[in-house]
Amino acid sequence: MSVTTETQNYLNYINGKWSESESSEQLKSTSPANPSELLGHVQASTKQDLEKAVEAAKAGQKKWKKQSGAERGNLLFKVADILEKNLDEVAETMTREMGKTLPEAKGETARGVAILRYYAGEGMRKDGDVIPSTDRSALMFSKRVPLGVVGVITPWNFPVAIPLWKMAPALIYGNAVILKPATEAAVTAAKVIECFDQAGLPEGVINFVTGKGSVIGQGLAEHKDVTAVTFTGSNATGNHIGQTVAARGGKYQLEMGGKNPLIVADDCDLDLAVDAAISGGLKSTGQKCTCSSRVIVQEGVYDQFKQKLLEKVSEINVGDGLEEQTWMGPCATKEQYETVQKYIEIGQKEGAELVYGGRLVQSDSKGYYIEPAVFDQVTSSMTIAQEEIFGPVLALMKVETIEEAIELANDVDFGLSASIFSKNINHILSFIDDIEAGLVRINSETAGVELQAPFGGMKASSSYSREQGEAAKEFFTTMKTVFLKG
Ligand SMILES: NC(=O)C1=CN([C@@H]2O[C@H](COP(=O)(O)OP(=O)(O)OC[C@H]3O[C@@H](n4cnc5c(N)ncnc54)[C@H](OP(=O)(O)O)[C@@H]3O)[C@@H](O)[C@H]2O)C=CC1
Ligand SMILES: CCCCCC(=O)O
Repeated sequence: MSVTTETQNYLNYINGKWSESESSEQLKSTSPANPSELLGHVQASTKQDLEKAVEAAKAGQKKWKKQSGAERGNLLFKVADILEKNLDEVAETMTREMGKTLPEAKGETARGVAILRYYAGEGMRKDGDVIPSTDRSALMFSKRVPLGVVGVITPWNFPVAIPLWKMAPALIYGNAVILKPATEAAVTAAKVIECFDQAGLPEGVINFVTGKGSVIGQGLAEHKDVTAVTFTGSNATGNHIGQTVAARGGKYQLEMGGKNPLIVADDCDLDLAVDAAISGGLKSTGQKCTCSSRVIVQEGVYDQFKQKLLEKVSEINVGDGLEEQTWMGPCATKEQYETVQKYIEIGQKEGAELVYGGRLVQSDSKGYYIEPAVFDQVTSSMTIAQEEIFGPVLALMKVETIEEAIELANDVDFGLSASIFSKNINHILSFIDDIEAGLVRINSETAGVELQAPFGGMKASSSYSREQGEAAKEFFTTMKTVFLKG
């Protein structure tokens, strides 16, 4: 594997072979830090290319499901070793392609290695239960079985971790996979697929088809032989995919946006809360579905918290993610860059006070750089308090009581992650019970998903299924109940 910035033509991976699209057309992937830098071209695939991938996956899955979990797991261990060996190169590709700082990209790639090893081990764990029948001469047991072909549609913000936390469980439980990555992170995804190719998975078990979401993503959602589709991305796209898959009786899982609250109680360690607001809200340029975007502070410590926050935010260095001194990279795409600017304008128009940043950071490379923005005097009815911005924008909101804080925290359509900073056990227990979020974090930032624990949201953030950890089994398998008499 060699990461170069020369113009490379990255191919699809179908039935164990790298191949060009029938369209002979490509989509280009460029660097958000330097939009004139071409990372490479990926295939602008057609429905015909996708059809080939589905046929290959169906044939491959028939053999793959007959292998033992241990045999499948041994291959995933090999993929993990190869990815680990190529970690620096994959991480550098990620930083160049979507802007995440190199330390974050290395951390994410290492997380991908750990995900592969976690699910490789799943191949040796039980896949059912013996249940006593009322007929004493019978044996009754449940047995988990694969779904068949699984479509995987992923976004650009975690171009290694998200595809792997979907593909690894799909594969270990005996499914075949077709990955359609976000175009803006497709070169990074190709580097991950290269690791599967080098590990020698059987033909057709893993397939990689790049192309427009409206063509290839849509094609996966529509295809009757794609038993299940797992998606992470925007609500608009996710809900469209869910409706499309449901209409044909398929299985789907959607992980979508968030508007995650961080509650700061007047009894907490303010410095820790400030660090969490900055790390949880602004790392990855605010482009995590688990990022904090609303900071809800009890009035007794509001001014002190704001002052500490502004002092720390003003120290943030915005720049190229490859440079060591950079803390926050560019927005991942031109569209995202423009979206963030739009929301900053809306926030000011609606009466919120921009107390720090939000200005474009000029660079010779014309990168999509923007200062972190902090708004004060934000009320819950404002657009920037309700809609996911997916950028480095923090909205400060003031409350009197913790009860009011929790009510405000729940006053959005989303319900992904939520944090409270407090030492008061009653505040903590009320928060755990009453917050509407799939991830509930105490004295810790809203971001920071651990691979061995269930991950997913409530309300508009999710289709209510859970990913990661043992929870992934629920989506990527179905169940047989066997009744056996001699
Ligand atoms: N919850 C999360 O983790 C994430 C949330 N987001 C949200 O999504 C917004 C836009 O980011 P983006 O990556 O463009 O998210 P999208 O939802 O637009 O894209 C996510 C994936 O879906 C594909 N896709 C797009 N249109 C369709 C379709 N009609 N049918 C099937 N698949 C489709 C995309 O392909 P392609 O890219 O080729 O169009 C991509 O692979 C962000 O501003 C943020 O709000 C984004 C990323 C992650
Ligand atoms: C798609 C969301 C990824 C969340 C990663 C994290 O919070 O660690």
